[in-house]
Amino acid sequence: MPPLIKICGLSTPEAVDAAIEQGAAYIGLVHYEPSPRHVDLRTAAELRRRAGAHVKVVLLLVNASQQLTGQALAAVWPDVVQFHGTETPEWLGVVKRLVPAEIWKAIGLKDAGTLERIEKYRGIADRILFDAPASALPGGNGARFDWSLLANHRHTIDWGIAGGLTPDNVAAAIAATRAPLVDVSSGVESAPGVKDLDRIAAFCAAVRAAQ
Ligand SMILES: O=C(O)c1ccccc1N[C@@H]1O[C@H](COP(=O)(O)O)[C@@H](O)[C@H]1O
Repeated sequence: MPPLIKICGLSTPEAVDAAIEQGAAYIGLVHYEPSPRHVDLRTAAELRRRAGAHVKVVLLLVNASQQLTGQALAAVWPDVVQFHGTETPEWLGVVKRLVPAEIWKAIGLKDAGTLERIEKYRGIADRILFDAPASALPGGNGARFDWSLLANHRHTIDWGIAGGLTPDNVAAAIAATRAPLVDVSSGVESAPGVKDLDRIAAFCAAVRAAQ
């Protein structure tokens, strides 16, 4: 079975529709002001309504305060909350007890030591999303991590990969990692924050064709 697809950083109804038409299982809405993909909560709620039950909606937050997290969750009612900063397992546990959403934790994968450190999220995070280590932004930089780090790893938490994936390299990433989920943002854009509908289609086709 091909991996599940998440298209992240959507900000228009057209991009939401394209992701659904192309078979994405998840779409991501970034609520993080420094990002070129930031959507305000009104827009996020509108896009969430447009998505309906056709696709699962992931709300991406980065080290958001308790107050902002509460406001964002109440506005968007996401299926998944993706924490993409340095949030602790304790904080994720608090959110998990309060909202009926899956909890994902993005982790910048630097070396084998990172794989040991993620164990603290076991039993709390429903999925670990391996990404490149943070640079200009905590994510969405179009940077890859060393896929070979996952080649022989025995995963104890559901997982997926992100970071620098494109229509051209996603098949190789799947072959190297056997990832059950692939997540793309900047790799399907024509400019930062501007989704390219043809590249969304090409990415989804490449995932479906991957061995
Ligand atoms: O997309 C962003 O701007 C962003 C900002 C802050 C944290 C995470 C962000 N994006 C997520 O990062 C990964 C990898 O993105 P890319 O494909 O390398 O551009 C993905 O989960 C994005 O949703």
